[in-house]
Amino acid sequence: MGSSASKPDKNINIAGDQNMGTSVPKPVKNIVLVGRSINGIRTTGNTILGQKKFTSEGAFMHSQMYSTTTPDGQMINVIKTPGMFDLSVSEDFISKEIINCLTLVEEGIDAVLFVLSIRNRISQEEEYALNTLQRIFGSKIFEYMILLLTNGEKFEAFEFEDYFREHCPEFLMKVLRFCNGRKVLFNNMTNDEGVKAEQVNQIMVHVAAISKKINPYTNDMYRHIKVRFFFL
Ligand SMILES: Nc1nc2c(ncn2[C@@H]2O[C@H](COP(=O)(O)OP(=O)(O)OP(=O)(O)O)[C@@H](O)[C@H]2O)c(=O)[nH]1
Repeated sequence: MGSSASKPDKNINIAGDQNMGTSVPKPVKNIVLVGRSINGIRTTGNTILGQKKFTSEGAFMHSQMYSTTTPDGQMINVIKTPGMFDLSVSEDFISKEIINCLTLVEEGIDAVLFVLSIRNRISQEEEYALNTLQRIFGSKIFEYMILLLTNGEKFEAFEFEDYFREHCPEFLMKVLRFCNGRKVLFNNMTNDEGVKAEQVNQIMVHVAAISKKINPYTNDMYRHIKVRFFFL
């Protein structure tokens, strides 16, 4: 993992439950940002963190992880993968990087944010990113995936829904089907703290729903999928 990857000291955050007068441990949520570079992975990571932690230094080579705690006490580890789904990057490199990611968070990945930009044209590379994710992780990965669209300032919330109903490119519809409808519109340029908090909250609502249905995606799962794939 990149030198900037820092493992948090504790994987359980103790959040006070004010009503009960007791402390309730909240398991940390591990979220991975994937996609092609240029779509805003780094900026999205920083918006979630509320700080400019992810920099471009060394970011091309390795995943980086930083942590934050939401106002309601939920600790989140945010892992930014390098722009590893560009056509020029070998699958071998991606596989190694993914194993690195899974090693960073022993308790497993709770959600994968597939980052696309509403402004950039969908290209062959976006298709490649999706196919590569599926090939490497197996289709199981879609059960953890949330579609996150940057450049969200382009739409009001109601226009966003209209966009999906009426003008959405087929590729986005496909991704959305894979994600079981989970999507978040993200404006990384806003200075409104309320909007920022609400955007992160929307992600966390999806993450909570995923965690209710399935256990985190772990290194063991990955190995099983690889072994099965090898013997097919
Ligand atoms: N207007 C607008 N610009 C955005 C938004 N999100 C990201 N950007 C811009 O898009 C550009 C690419 O974003 P990055 O986060 O640097 O992209 P990346 O995918 O991490 O790619 P690399 O930096 O090459 O690793 C930057 O100039 C960002 O400021 C957004 O929501 N709205």
